[in-house]
Amino acid sequence: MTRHVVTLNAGSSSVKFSFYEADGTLHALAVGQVEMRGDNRHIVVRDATGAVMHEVGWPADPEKGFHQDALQRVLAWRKATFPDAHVVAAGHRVGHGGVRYEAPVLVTDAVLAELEKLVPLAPLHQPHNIAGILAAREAWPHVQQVACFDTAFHRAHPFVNDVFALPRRYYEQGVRRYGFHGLSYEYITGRLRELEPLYAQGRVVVAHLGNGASMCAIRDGLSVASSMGFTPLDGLPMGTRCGQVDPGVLLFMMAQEQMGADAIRDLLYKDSGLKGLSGISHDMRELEASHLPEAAEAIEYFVFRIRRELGGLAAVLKGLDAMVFCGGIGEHAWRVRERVLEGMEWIGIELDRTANRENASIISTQRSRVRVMIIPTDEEAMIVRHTLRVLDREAGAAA
Ligand SMILES: Nc1ncnc2c1ncn2[C@@H]1O[C@H](COP(=O)(O)OP(=O)(O)O)[C@@H](O)[C@H]1O
Ligand SMILES: CC(=O)OP(=O)(O)O
Ligand SMILES: [Mg+2]
Repeated sequence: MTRHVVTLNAGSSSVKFSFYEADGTLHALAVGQVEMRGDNRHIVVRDATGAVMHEVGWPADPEKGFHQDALQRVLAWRKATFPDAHVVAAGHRVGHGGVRYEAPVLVTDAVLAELEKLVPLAPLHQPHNIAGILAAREAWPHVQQVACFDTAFHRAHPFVNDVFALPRRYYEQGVRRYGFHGLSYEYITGRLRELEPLYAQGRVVVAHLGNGASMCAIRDGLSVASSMGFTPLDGLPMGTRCGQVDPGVLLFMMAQEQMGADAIRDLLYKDSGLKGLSGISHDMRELEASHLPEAAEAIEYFVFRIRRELGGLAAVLKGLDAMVFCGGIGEHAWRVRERVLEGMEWIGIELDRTANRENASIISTQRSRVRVMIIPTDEEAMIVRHTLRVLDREAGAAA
C-alpha cells in the first residue's frame, strides 16, 4: 500500500518540511519552507521538479511565535492539498540527542521527556523540534513520530574530539563535544559516495554554511571531528550565534557586567555572529548587498574562521582529498567560497574561478589535487529515509 510520510525540520530561522510518497520507491511530492522576510512570514512549497505549488506571505502576528505559526500553516496546507493521503509517519529533525541517542528513534512519552531535558543545550532548535512533534501528534494521533538527531552522525567521534579539558566528571555527565548538522553531513556523505566513490573513501571536509554553520572532517564516510561542540554555539560564527569565544569573555560578562545566564544566552545565540558584528543583518544576502564597512568586516571574519577550521580539520585528517560546500551560503555565495579558497594551493586546492561563480558542482580545476564540490544538501531526504527504516524495524520487531 502507498504510504505517505511528512517531515518537519524546525531550524533556527526557518521551518522546512516535505511530503513523501513511498510505494516501493520513495519520491517527494512536495518540499517547502516557511521563513521570515522582513516583517512578514512567507511559505513556499515546490513539487519534485522545483515548480512552485503554493506561495504566500502574511504579516507576522506578534501573538503567535514564528515556529508555532509556521507549523500551523504547514499542517493546514498539507491537509488541504493531500486530503486523502495515507500518512503513516512524521519524521522530525531534532537538534540534540545527548549521549543517549546515537540513532533515530520512535518518539514515546519517555523519549519526549529526555528531549525536554536537552532544551538548554540547543535553545534555538530543541523547543521548536519538540513543538513540531506535539503538533504532529495532535494532527495525527495514530501516526508514528520518529526523531532524527543532528548529533547522531558524530557519536562515533574519537575521544579526543569529544572531550573538553575539564575535570573528568563533566565528560561523564555528558558535557562533550557532540557536533550538529549530522543529517546534512550524512546526506552529503551518501551523495559523495554516488557521485565520486573514490573521494568518498578519502579525507573529506564538509562546510555546512547556512544560518547555522559548522564544518566536519569525514574519513571513509565517518565523522572524525566537527567544529560545533556541546551546543550549536561553538566553532564558526553564524547568522546570530557567536561561534568560538574565549570562555574568559563569559566570566567578564558575569563579573564586570553583572549579566545572568539568560542574558548571556540571548546575547550569544541571538545577537552575535554576522548580526552582532555587522550591526546590520544575520542574512548573508543583505550583508553582500551592503556597502557599509561593518558588513564587509563581518563577512571577513566568517571567511577567516572557515579558513582556520579548514586547516585544522585537514591536519586532523592528515591531509585532504575533497572539500564540499553546502547550506544556503555554501551553495550560493560564490564570493564567500572564493575568499575561503584563495591562496589554498598549499593544501592542494586550485579554484576554478569561473565554475565557482557559476555555482557549478565541481569548482576546483582539473589539475587541483583536492576536488572541491558544491552539493546541495537535503536534510528532508535523510529524515524520510530514517523514518521509514525505523518504521520497518518496529514492524519487524512486532511481527
Ligand atoms: N544567493 C545567495 N547568496 C548569498 N547568500 C545566500 C544566498 N541564498 C541564501 N543565502 C544565505 O544562506 C543563509 C541561509 O541558509 P539556509 O541553509 O537556508 O539556512 P537554515 O540554517 O535556516 O536552514 C542566509 O544567510 C542567506 O542569506
Ligand atoms: C544545528 C544548527 O545550527 O542548525 P540550523 O543551521 O538549522 O540553525
Ligand atoms: Mg539549517
